[in-house]
Amino acid sequence: MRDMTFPANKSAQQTAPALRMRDVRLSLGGRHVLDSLNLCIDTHGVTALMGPNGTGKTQALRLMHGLIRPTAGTVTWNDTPAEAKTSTQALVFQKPVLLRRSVAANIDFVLKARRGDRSRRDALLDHVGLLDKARQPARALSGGEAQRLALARALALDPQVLLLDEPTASLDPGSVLAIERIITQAAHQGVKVILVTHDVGQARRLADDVVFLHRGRVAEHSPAHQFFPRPQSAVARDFINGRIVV
Ligand SMILES: Nc1ncnc2c1ncn2[C@@H]1O[C@H](COP(=O)(O)OP(=O)(O)OP(=O)(O)O)[C@@H](O)[C@H]1O
Repeated sequence: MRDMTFPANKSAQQTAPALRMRDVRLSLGGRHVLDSLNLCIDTHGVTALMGPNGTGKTQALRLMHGLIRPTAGTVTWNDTPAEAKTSTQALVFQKPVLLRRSVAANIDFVLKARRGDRSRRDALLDHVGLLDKARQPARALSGGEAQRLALARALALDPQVLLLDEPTASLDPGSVLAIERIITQAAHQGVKVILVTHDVGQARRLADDVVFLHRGRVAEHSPAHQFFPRPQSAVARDFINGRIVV
């Protein structure tokens, strides 16, 4: 796996936009999944979005990416509604859907759609350690390899913002570290990363700040260096200490 700079990544070289969620409510199936959610996320670094199962992290990511609209309230990136910003962002799902084509063709598809430089494909695959599998069917990749391909595909979009939903769930420690390295490098290149993770160790390793969601609201938003040693909310404290939070 080779380090890589993103010379074609012009948008990420600009300052990434800041996220504002104001008085957001999201109702699904007659239930308020998110309610009175207010959040400001800075333009730099890695933000970890944490919280117990079912607390609304995935739905919050979908709102941030403009895939869905809030029932009430606003979600904006530098005052532009999230649904108008999707071309400068990439979202990688927990179980990425890959095209029924080769590994290389999955990247080509994105580069072509973006009128990008196809020669970047090999550099991207090398960056995620998949160059030797370029001709293999993408759907035959292991879980960790599929996640790395999904990340390469997302980076091929030259995103200013990378939204990641549990990118290392159920991967072995080596695969986790490989993916964390890709995430760290993207952040160092100026890509804003918002990462949903249940892995406290991972959040400690990667995050600059932590948003802790509980029952559809922000229970706490703190710099990582404060959050882990001195969480302000009882729910975050219990979560970090491995106690069950519902
Ligand atoms: N289409 C839907 N209709 C009704 N409820 C839904 C729908 N989609 C999600 N929900 C509910 O919204 C809540 C939040 O779901 P979400 O997937 O955002 O949680 P999460 O914090 O990401 O959970 P996990 O950590 O388990 O992945 C859950 O209670 C879920 O059951």
